[in-house]
Amino acid sequence: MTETLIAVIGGSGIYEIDGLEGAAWTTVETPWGTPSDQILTGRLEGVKMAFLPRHGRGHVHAPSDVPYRANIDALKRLGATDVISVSACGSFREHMAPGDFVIVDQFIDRTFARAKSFFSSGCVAHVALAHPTCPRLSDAVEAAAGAAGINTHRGGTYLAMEGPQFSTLAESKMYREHWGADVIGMTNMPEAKLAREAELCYASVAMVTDYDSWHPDHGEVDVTAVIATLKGNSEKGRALIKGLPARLGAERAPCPHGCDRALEYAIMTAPEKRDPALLAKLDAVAGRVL
Ligand SMILES: CSC[C@H]1O[C@H](OP(=O)(O)O)[C@H](O)[C@@H]1O
Ligand SMILES: Nc1ncnc2[nH]cnc12
Repeated sequence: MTETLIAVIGGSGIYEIDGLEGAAWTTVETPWGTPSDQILTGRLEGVKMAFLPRHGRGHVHAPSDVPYRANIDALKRLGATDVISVSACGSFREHMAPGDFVIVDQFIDRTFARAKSFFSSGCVAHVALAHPTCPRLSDAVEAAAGAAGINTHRGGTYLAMEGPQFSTLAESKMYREHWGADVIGMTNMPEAKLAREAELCYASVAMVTDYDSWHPDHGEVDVTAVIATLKGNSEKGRALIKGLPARLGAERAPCPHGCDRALEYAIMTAPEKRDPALLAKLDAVAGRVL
């Protein structure tokens, strides 16, 4: 058994969480640079927790510039076992309405201006990503959301766009009608890929703030409307987070879906050909197998 540490990455409009016992903002440096902000650590019902605001307090990092690798490395370095991403998103489905939460289970990665892997020449690795989120962690999130009375949809495909501009009408219709995406945002990729490489269980809660631009009865998306909906949702998000420790417990068995062993057979580069400088940077992420 391993001690559980539940890490929450808060998205737009969520820059801190309350109620942690022994709460302290902690500075964590990583070989991949400085994370988005300090990390709030503490305990909820005796279970270790960490909270990282993805855009930093005061929303200083644009989606393309979020230090995704530093964030995931820092959480791993702190001992995180589980990462719950909380994000704002637009909806492509009438029944996924503003105010609803979608527990995402698939992604389409349309981002192109971000570093997407901890691995590269000198230590090449290919992890499986067919199922990019952890069903066990998503079960806990679904149960906590249900207990908090949140209108929740289990499963959905999140299209990650580069941004920072919102989509054109043609893009919005293409993603919805031809690509089968359910929601859209700018941050869950490469975050989910990096969490898998770091052998962390990852679940994503996308809070619907708007209908993007496809819906004939709704105007095009703008940030004021997004923030207004998010403010209404923040209580619900907090209630969901408070329900997680009881459902995940202070100790965890190995992940039945193998998230915590994702690197077991992933590294291709022969031991004698590996780059020592890159291996040093991979100490937290891949130390278990190196
Ligand atoms: C404020 S609207 C656009 C912005 O909000 C979302 O951020 P996050 O995923 O961190 O909640 C979206 O991805 C964009 O970055
Ligand atoms: N419509 C939208 N597109 C991209 N990111 C979003 N975040 C919130 N709403 C969004």
